Amino acid sequence: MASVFGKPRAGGGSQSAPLEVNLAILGRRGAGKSALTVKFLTRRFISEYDPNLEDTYSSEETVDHQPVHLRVMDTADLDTPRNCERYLNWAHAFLVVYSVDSRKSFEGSSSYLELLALHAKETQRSFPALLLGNKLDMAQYRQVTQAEGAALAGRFGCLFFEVSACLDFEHVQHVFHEAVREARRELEKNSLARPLFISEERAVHHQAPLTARHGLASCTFNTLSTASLKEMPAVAQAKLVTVKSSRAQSKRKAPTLTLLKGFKIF
Ligand SMILES: Nc1nc2c(ncn2[C@@H]2O[C@H](COP(=O)(O)OP(=O)(O)OP(=O)(O)O)[C@@H](O)[C@H]2O)c(=O)[nH]1
Repeated sequence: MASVFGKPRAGGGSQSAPLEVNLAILGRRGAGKSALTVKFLTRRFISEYDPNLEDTYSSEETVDHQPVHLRVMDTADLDTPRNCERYLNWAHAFLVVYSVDSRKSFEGSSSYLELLALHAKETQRSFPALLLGNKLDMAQYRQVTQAEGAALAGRFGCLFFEVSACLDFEHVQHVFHEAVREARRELEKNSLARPLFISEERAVHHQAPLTARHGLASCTFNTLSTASLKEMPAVAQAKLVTVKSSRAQSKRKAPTLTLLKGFKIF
């Protein structure tokens, strides 16, 4: 995986291997997923992103004095959850983002939380999710109150924050680190919750256990995926490569390093 953004690895010591955490950012188009991801990784707010691109970034973080190898998948669903298995089977924790100035995006975040709850029920595991009301700087155009956000989060038992990708970095960083803490707690609680890795690129067909039965008709699993997910057999044998979503595969012609419009990534 290309180490795209973020901080370099901390000093070349003989420390123990960092904790590995996969974090998926979910939400309707325009909620600010890319802006928050870029803010976290670069401390910068960049206003224009290609909405069709999706990729996974890695960053070396230190959370509560512990080194963490964090991977962030900035997803690019259309208006509803699609081909969800690419992140459901990959992430240890989820950030579900809506925009405080958009009721539609708030309703979209509710669908994502329902999807996660259903996934947890089906796999009999719990997946930490944080609900984020983004664009707090646009509070004068609010369509969603803070109380509504808190109530939705409460309904699904997740943490809730209001943030802005164009205000202070520390607040955004705090939220991402909270997601790492949640994931770490869950991983520690369940030592069987081993990370997934991509073994090879190969077409696989999935049945659709999460579809209409639960009213999630738009979340179709009966699609062509480019990645075959397997449980990690042992750390030493695992080969990790960049996750490529089916949507990214079909839409993306540009190489990974030109992911963000007008933004050079080294
Ligand atoms: N004012 C303000 N604008 C924001 C903020 N976050 C994102 N935006 C703007 O909202 C628009 C959508 O942001 P994106 O980060 O592309 O949203 P996204 O959720 O990644 O959307 P897709 O890529 O379409 O899935 C862009 O014009 C951003 O500049 C924010 O916190 N405040």
